Amino acid sequence: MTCRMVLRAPRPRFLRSICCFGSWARQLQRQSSGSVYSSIHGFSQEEIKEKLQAFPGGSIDLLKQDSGIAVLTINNPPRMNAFSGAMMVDLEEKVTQLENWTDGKGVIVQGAAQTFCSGSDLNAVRAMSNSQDGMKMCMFMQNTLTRLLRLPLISVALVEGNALGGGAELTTACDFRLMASGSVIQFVHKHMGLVPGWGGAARLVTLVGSRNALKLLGGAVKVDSDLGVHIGLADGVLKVDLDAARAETGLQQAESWLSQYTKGPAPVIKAVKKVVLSGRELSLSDALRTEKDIFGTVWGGPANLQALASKSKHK
Ligand SMILES: CCCC(=O)SCCNC(=O)CCNC(=O)[C@H](O)C(C)(C)COP(=O)(O)OP(=O)(O)OC[C@H]1O[C@@H](n2cnc3c(N)ncnc32)[C@H](O)[C@@H]1OP(=O)(O)O
Repeated sequence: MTCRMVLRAPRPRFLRSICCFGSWARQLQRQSSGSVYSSIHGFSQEEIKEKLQAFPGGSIDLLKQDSGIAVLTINNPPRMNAFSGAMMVDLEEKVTQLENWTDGKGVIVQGAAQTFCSGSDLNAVRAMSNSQDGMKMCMFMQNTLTRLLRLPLISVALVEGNALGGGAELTTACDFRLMASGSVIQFVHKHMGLVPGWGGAARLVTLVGSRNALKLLGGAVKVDSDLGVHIGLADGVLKVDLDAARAETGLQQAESWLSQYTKGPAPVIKAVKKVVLSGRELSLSDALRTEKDIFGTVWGGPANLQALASKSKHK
């Protein structure tokens, strides 16, 4: 059966190329493979990057650790970690570095100074309020956040303080969300006369279903950790220990939570993420073929041979 017979509706170039040219495993290795928009959509990544660089401030910091878990920090405390234009460009560069991180297994996305992110820097938003620039910024951020979600790494958003607007959207570009008690995820877009534009609405629907998504967006609902867990937006609540000397930081708790899923060799963990990603994004037939290709990358590999030689039991 040809690829075209399987498809019911036109799909993004990324998925078509997987279907028509084979292994997604290979595709995922290629830089920018997960982007949604390219020149065929009249989009120039370089042109918008130049415009975004005109709005400086803050940084995105990447720490790759020997454990195979990286920490990506949204760092702009004077503006509650709002995204300046330069930070949007920085995020894209850090995602590229993570795509190429051979030994990586997981990534934690956090905000600096105990708060997550208050969305777009409103000063940049005001200066770019013409619709053409707004659309280009939105396409740029959709590309970057889609690539973040498609990384061959297991990703966790560590939400402390507020995740507002684009900050709420960023949390949905991770595989999991852990919320500290007292933290809030809020899609405040309606109050700004907006809807999500960084892909947050589409991802929210897949996470919590269309009815809950409609409530969260239509009511600009403040999602605390209890509500987050109840509707399936949050995967865990971080403990706050009042004895500061004994307390684990949110980051330490998030690292230990994530490490239960990242034990083992990087190629195997990457393969786990890839089979789940293909199951999430592809038609069943394409996902099965992709799973077969990914299986081929670990079958007979060092971890597989070692497990066979040690006659491991799974008691
Ligand atoms: C497609 C993307 C759509 C978007 O993301 S639109 C942006 C959505 N985000 C917002 O509207 C956030 C607006 N900010 C707030 O609600 C509050 O500042 C917030 C985050 C609850 C914190 O409140 P407080 O703890 O009372 O602190 P505060 O208001 O005094 O803020 C401290 C300083 O941070 C600044 N700030 C906060 N969020 C910002 C933003 N998004 N862009 C630019 N600056 C921002 C705020 O202006 C203040 O600065 P300053 O001390 O007055 O110079």
